[in-house]
Amino acid sequence: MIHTAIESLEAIIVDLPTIRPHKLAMHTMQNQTLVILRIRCADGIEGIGEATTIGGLSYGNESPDSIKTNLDRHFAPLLVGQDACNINAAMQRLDRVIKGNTFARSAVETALLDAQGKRLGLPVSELLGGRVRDSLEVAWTLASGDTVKDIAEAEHMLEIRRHRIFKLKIGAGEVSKDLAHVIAIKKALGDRASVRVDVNQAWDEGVAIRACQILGDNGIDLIEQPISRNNRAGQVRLNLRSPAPIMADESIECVEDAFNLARDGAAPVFALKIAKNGGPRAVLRTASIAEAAGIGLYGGTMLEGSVGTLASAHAFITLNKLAWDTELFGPLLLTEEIVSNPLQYHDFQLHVPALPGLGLELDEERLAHFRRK
Ligand SMILES: O=C(O)C[C@H]1C=CC(=O)O1
Ligand SMILES: [Mn+2]
Repeated sequence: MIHTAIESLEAIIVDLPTIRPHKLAMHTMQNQTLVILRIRCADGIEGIGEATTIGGLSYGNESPDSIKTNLDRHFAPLLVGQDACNINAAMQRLDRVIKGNTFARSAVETALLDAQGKRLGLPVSELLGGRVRDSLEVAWTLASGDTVKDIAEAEHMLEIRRHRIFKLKIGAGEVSKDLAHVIAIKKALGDRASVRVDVNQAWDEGVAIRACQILGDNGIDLIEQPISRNNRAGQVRLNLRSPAPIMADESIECVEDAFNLARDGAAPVFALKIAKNGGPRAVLRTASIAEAAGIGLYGGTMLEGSVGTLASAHAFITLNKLAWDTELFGPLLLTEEIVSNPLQYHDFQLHVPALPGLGLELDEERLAHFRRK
């Protein structure tokens, strides 16, 4: 029985400027490219989703262009005419025909949840079983590439009470310079902040063994993805030696990766990302695996704009415990908005609206202005 059919999918590439260059081990972002998905339904309701990557194909297997092509050519024909109200049936139909493509899948799952929430008058968090909090603590990434600038940026964030957890992007430079950069920032901030690093797979195991020891000895709270996702045995060995906990990020490209990492004992903390699991419901499956294995949770981001950020937040506020908080600051890295009601950040937290669906409206004029022609 079809309640209301999916009528169309529209994938829109949007290019937005960033407040400053954002330097990661594998790429320096000068701007950000979002893929916004609109799913229109026969009852007149529209759901919005987002699939956003970092630096084209430099981070993972999908790019904005591949996501749009795959949504247009492969996802849309499978979904048009299907029941928009039955999200299980729609996602299982995709599972039968499409491998991988978790970013595109996440946009679809998000848009269907947004539409269903608007239809029923319920926030997405309530469709996911119910929120247990209304806000989430949010970390900020210091990635200007300059120690003095990073310290000034952190001081400003503490002062305006927006962030007190800082993640430093390292791995691009010489290891000794990177370590000196991190130690200088931790010294400047002291106990006023939690300082963590993200190496984005840049080190080999030998380097990582030494560097993790130094980071742990200097008060760094968490070390994210120090070595390649492909070196699983190395991750297990490193995990046994590092004095500071290791977080798996790139290692998780799907829910099954999360299971295998948990089974192997490869990391005591998982970064949860809707895009890398296939949506807000899919990421909760990874969270369940972690919870069953005693692994700590962190609410991660692919530096999405407001749509993807809020979709992540609706999933994360349903969790019992986020021991390492979140990094849902994506919209704050952008100088422009494409929604008419920007996200609310204050007192170190992102506040999640209790409005139907995601609780966002697209600003049509701004979307028209920033969409790729
Ligand atoms: O975690 C990543 O690797 C990607 C992203 C998240 C925060 C940030 O600054 O970059
Ligand atoms: Mn990361």
